[in-house]
Amino acid sequence: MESDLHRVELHCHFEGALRPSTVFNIAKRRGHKLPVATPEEFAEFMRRKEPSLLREFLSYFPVLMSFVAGDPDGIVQLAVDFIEDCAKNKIAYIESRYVPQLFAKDSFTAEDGLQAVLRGFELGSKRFGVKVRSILIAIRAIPEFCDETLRLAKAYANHGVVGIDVAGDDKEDYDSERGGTHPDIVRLFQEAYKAGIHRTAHAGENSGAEMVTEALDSLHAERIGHGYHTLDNPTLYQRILHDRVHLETCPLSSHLTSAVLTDWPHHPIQRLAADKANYSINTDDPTLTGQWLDAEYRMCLDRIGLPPWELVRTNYCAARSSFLPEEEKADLIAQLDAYYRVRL
Ligand SMILES: O=c1[nH]cnc2c1ncn2[C@@H]1O[C@H](CO)[C@@H](O)[C@H]1O
Repeated sequence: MESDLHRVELHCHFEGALRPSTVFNIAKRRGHKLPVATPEEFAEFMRRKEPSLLREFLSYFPVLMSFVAGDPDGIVQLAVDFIEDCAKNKIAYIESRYVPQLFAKDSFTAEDGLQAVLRGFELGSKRFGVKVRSILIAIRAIPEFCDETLRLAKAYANHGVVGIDVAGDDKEDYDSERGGTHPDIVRLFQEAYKAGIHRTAHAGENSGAEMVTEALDSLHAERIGHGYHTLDNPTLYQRILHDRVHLETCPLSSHLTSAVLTDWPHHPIQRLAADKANYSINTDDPTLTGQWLDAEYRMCLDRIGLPPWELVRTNYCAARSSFLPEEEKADLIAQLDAYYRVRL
C-alpha cells in the first residue's frame, strides 16, 4: 500500500511533545501530586495560551520532566505515543531532539533514558510507519553535560542518533561580552564536526543575528534552530540565502515565546517564502503550544498567508536538509514525490 505520510519535521523537542494524557497517567501511577484532576485538564494546564518570555516558556520543562524522569516504561510509552502523533499528522520522517540527562533520576542514567527513548521510537516506527532519528541537545546554561552528550552521540550514531544541538534561552544564556557561547559547548561542536556528527544550533530565536553568525562560524552549524533574527542583518541574511543554510522555523512557538513580535502577515516566514529560502515548518513543543503539525500548517496558510504549494516546497527543503545519509535522503524524497507528484 502506498503511504500517505508526506511531511518532514526537523525541529521537535521530544520532552516538549509528550502526550499530556500519558504524562498524566504515569504521574498518577507513580503517586505524584497533580495540580489537576483529569488528563484533559492536565493538557490545558501545560498549554501556554498567551505570549510570554522564552525563559518563562522554558520553565515548564522541569515541571513536565519531574513526572516522567527515571521511569523506563513510561518513557518507552511516551516515545511510542509520540510516533503515533507524528503519523496522525502525516509525518513521514521526523528528527526529534532531546536532552538525555533530563530523563535521568537517581540510578537511572542519561544513557538509560536515551535507550528508553530509542526503544520507544523503534517500536513506534514499526507500528506506525514513521521514520525517526534523534538529535541530542546540549543546554547552554549547563556546559557540564557536554562530555556525555558527545560520548552518547558517538556511541549511538549507528542506533538512530544523527546529530547534536544546543538549546536554552539564547538571549539570557549567551554572554556576548565574555565571548558568546561557553567554550565547552564550542568544543563539543568542534569535536562533533571532526567526528562527522551533524550539527544544528538554536540561534537568533530571542537573540540577535550575531548569534547566528557565531553558530555558523564557531559551531559549524549546518542548520539553525529558529533563526528569525537572521533577517535583522541584511548581510547575514544574504549569506544564508546564498549558502542555502536551513532555518528550522516554528510558527506558534515563535509567537508564544515572543521571539517574533510582529503580526502574522509580517512574520519572518513570509519573507523566507518570498525569497525562496531554505527553511521548514515545525512544531517545536506541541505539549506547550497545544498544537501539532497539522495546525501549524493551517496557521501558515490562514494567518501568514502562504500558498499551499509553499508548504510542499518546505517539505522538500526539510528532506534535503535532513541529517540522513544521501541514500536514505533520496528514498525520503522519492516518498514525497510519490505523494505530491510534483517536485518543488
Ligand atoms: O524554543 C525553544 N528554544 C530554546 N530551547 C528550547 C526550546 N524548546 C525547548 N527548549 C529546551 O530544549 C530542552 C528539551 O529538549 C530543554 O532544555 C528546553 O529548555
